[in-house]
Amino acid sequence: MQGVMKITANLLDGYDHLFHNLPVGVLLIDKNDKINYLNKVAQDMLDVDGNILNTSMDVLFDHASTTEVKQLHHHKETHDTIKKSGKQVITRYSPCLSDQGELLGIVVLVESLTTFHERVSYLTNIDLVQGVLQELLNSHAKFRVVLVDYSEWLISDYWWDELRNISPYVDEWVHKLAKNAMESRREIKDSFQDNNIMSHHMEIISKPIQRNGKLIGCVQFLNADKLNEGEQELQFAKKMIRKLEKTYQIDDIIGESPAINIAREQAKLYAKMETPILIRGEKGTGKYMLARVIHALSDRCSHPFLRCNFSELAGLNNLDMELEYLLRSGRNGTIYFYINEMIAKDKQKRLLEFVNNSSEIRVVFGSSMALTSKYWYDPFHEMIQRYQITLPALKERQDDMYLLVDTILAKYNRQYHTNISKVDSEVIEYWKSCTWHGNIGQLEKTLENIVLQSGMFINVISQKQLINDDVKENNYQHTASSNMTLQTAIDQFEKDYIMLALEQNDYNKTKTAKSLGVSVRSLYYKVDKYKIDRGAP
Ligand SMILES: Nc1ncnc2c1ncn2[C@@H]1O[C@H](COP(=O)(O)OP(=O)(O)OP(=O)(O)O)[C@@H](O)[C@H]1O
Repeated sequence: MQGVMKITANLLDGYDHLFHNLPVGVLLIDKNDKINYLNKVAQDMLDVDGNILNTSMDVLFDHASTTEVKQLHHHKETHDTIKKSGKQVITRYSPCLSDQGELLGIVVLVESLTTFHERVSYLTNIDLVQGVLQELLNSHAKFRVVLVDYSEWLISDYWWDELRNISPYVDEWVHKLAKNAMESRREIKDSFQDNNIMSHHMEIISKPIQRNGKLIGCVQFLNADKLNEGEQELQFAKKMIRKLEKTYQIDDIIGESPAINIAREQAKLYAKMETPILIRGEKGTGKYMLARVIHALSDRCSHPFLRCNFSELAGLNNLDMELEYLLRSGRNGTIYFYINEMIAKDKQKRLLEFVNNSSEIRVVFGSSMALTSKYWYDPFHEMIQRYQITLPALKERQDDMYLLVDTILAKYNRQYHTNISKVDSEVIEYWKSCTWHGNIGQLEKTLENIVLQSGMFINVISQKQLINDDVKENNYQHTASSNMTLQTAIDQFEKDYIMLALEQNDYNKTKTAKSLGVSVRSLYYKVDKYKIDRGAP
């Protein structure tokens, strides 16, 4: 008491007017909680006069924090309610200690909540934030904000009602989504379909909130629809179709050679990007399969995967309508455009526009053509060339032959209920020396034929089973088989010769026909006859 009196006397001596003009209320409290001094601002704020001196703090506030500050000797900032007016104030209690650490009294600074708020809103954008939050609350958006400790901070009307209407089990799922979004610090979009009732569908978007790199919480938006019966059936059918659709996974890509390992790594990387990419490689090297893997690895995997051959599009008069249709049916998914022949430049222009403006669909191109720039519309050519994956031809990955043969054989054993244990190494070594124009696709076809023809009767595939196989026919240059008729040999030669000419002329049919000295019509006939470059089935 005496100590405080001393401070008061020293402090106030000559400076009384300064204390009275401070923008905050100042009170000095002695060890017995008696008010020893209060400045003018404090008097006005607390609606008291000088007579209050030497009375207890209890007169001013309910539960003032003086006892705690006295015991612990630490500062405390809190808000108190003025007994007389019921108004809230911001209070800061500071212990006043002697040099020996003995408590002399407490200094209390008081500020009205309104002044405090005014100051905060002047220094920050708090008003704007509050306005936006209020707008959000008034809007139809259904959302909630949870803080890092998972406590709910802001929530729109009917959020939980809406969820529980759909299923009683969703609470856990929604909390888990918030947790995942905060832990990964990434936006998570997930949907929930009540399969039993099939009448509701909902989607939750969970976005982590960070400020200056610090995680504050997470906002979750709810999108819920009550579906009508037609939509229900459609949703159900779409789901079933997607399940039935063959999906490839990254492990389905067989091979350990460096080129295939690189292609696999590129696929993983490009799957996370949205830019168009081009997969190159000879026929049957797995371009379509890789495109499916990229789709399966991407965030679009639960949406459709479409395939479209350019040759079909190029012939269309109404390209716009066709593209519109593709966009509608492939929304949010991936489309695989297979470039199997040149297309007119105006159509390339239109396709470029389509790719650039259709963020809802991801485009993957595939081609076994040379794609020499001079025949293409520059910006289109640039776009498709920017991100590329090149798949090696089978002859460039001979070391994978054993692995591929084993895997393909196992697949056909399963499919045709046969029990062939292996392919003789002599056969595999022979196959390694062959030129496989159709690459893995052709290897599959060869093995399938053998399994279908001899599968029930053999345990090991040996030279004997090769008598009529495709590869022998395709590789007449390696083994001129006496079993091949002259006509077959001539046809084979003609087919290979045309394929070579097409490749050398960038698949331009007019130029190829000219170089071969035949009419374009007759070239089309041959191309059709030998099923050259028809694109994928
Ligand atoms: N790395 C691989 N591992 C296992 N199977 C493969 C691999 N690559 C391709 N295949 C198989 O080979 C066959 C041909 O593959 P795909 O159709 O993807 O080739 P493509 O390059 O798109 O052919 P095209 O150019 O004729 O359209 C498919 O049955 C596919 O499953």
